[in-house]
Amino acid sequence: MAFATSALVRSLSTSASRQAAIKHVTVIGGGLMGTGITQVAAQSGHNVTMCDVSDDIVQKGLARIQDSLKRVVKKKYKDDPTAGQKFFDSTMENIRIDTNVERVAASTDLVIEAIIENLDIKQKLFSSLDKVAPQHTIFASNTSSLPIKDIASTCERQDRFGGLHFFNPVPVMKLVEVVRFGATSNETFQSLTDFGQAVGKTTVSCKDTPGFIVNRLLVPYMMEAVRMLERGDASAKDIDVAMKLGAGYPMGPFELTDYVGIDTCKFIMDGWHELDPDQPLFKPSELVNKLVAEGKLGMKSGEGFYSYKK
Ligand SMILES: C[C@H](O)CC(=O)SCCNC(=O)CCNC(=O)[C@H](O)C(C)(C)COP(=O)(O)OP(=O)(O)OC[C@H]1O[C@@H](n2cnc3c(N)ncnc32)[C@H](O)[C@@H]1OP(=O)(O)O
Ligand SMILES: NC(=O)c1ccc[n+]([C@@H]2O[C@H](COP(=O)([O-])OP(=O)(O)OC[C@H]3O[C@@H](n4cnc5c(N)ncnc54)[C@H](O)[C@@H]3O)[C@@H](O)[C@H]2O)c1
Repeated sequence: MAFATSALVRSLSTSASRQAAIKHVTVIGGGLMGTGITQVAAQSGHNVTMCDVSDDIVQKGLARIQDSLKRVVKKKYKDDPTAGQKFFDSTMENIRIDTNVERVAASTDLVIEAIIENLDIKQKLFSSLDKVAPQHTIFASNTSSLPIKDIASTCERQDRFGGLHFFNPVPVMKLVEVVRFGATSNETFQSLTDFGQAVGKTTVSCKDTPGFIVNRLLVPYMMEAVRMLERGDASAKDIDVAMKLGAGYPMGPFELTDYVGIDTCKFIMDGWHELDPDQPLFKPSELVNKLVAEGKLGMKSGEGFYSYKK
């Protein structure tokens, strides 16, 4: 019994030391996902710096976080507004914004990348950060679909690289997929898992395969709905109503695609089609390509399959 207890104490202490090791988090990308990841990391006591390419974008991202945090406070502290205000203030005090990623990454414990779903841009970003980030710093990508191994390929720190795939909207969705590839060390995998749990999520682990778990099942379903629309089998509205009332989904596939971003869905499908051109499930959609070409990206641009203009 004594041995088991000491082993448990040892594992808890290493987990606590790993968790204590992640004090400062750098989130790169102040968009839909980067803002949500910044919020949940700050809410759980981490110091977070959110970076993007312009001050205007990071300022807008901070405003989005404040709006979202107000929704959390309204729900969580409805009976204690004073505690709610304290929670809001302490969370916002944990957040910094910046546009100089190299400077920020030079003194951080964990980098979480949530930029555009483009392999080349992600690789270039991580390659530059690999040269300035401290040796102990872990790199993680929030990619929906790109192989972590490929994103990490431009970095020396292959053992300190993994995937942390959050779900939209991050403050509400309870899951994080922790993804490891061949070179990810056990220590890194465990640190990423501990971090996912420290920010209040349930973690699952999976191999570095296209779409990990959720997206491999979800995105083909979303795209099959688009193909149903393209064939004229039913309207987008009826398909959405059908899946909400018939399958109990909180959103129909077109609402969800608009919510996730039609551009992100296109990037996912393009990447998978390149990997497996003969797979009909990954066949690009003319309608999706047309909408993205027209700048109709869904909620984030005010119009997609539906219009969101006020
Ligand atoms: C492709 C990628 O790689 C992977 C992905 O992310 S795939 C997408 C995964 N996500 C999903 O499938 C989302 C499915 N949709 C849903 O779960 C729900 O429709 C939803 C949570 C988005 C909205 O919930 P719903 O009940 O329909 O409506 P809504 O009233 O907006 O939200 C309910 C409560 O949730 C909370 N909430 C919703 N969005 C929030 C946000 N962005 N921030 C904080 N709280 C939020 C609020 O407390 C809200 O109550 P409030 O309106 O009084 O503030
Ligand atoms: N949208 C979703 O539902 C969802 C869910 C999970 C994961 N993801 C993944 O998260 C990532 C971001 O998706 P999103 O929906 O937040 O996209 P988004 O378009 O909302 O935000 C992307 C942000 O990245 C910034 N950016 C682009 N290149 C950059 C660079 N070189 N340096 C710094 N910032 C840069 C852009 O300015 C933009 O603000 C993608 O890899 C996507 O696949 C998206």
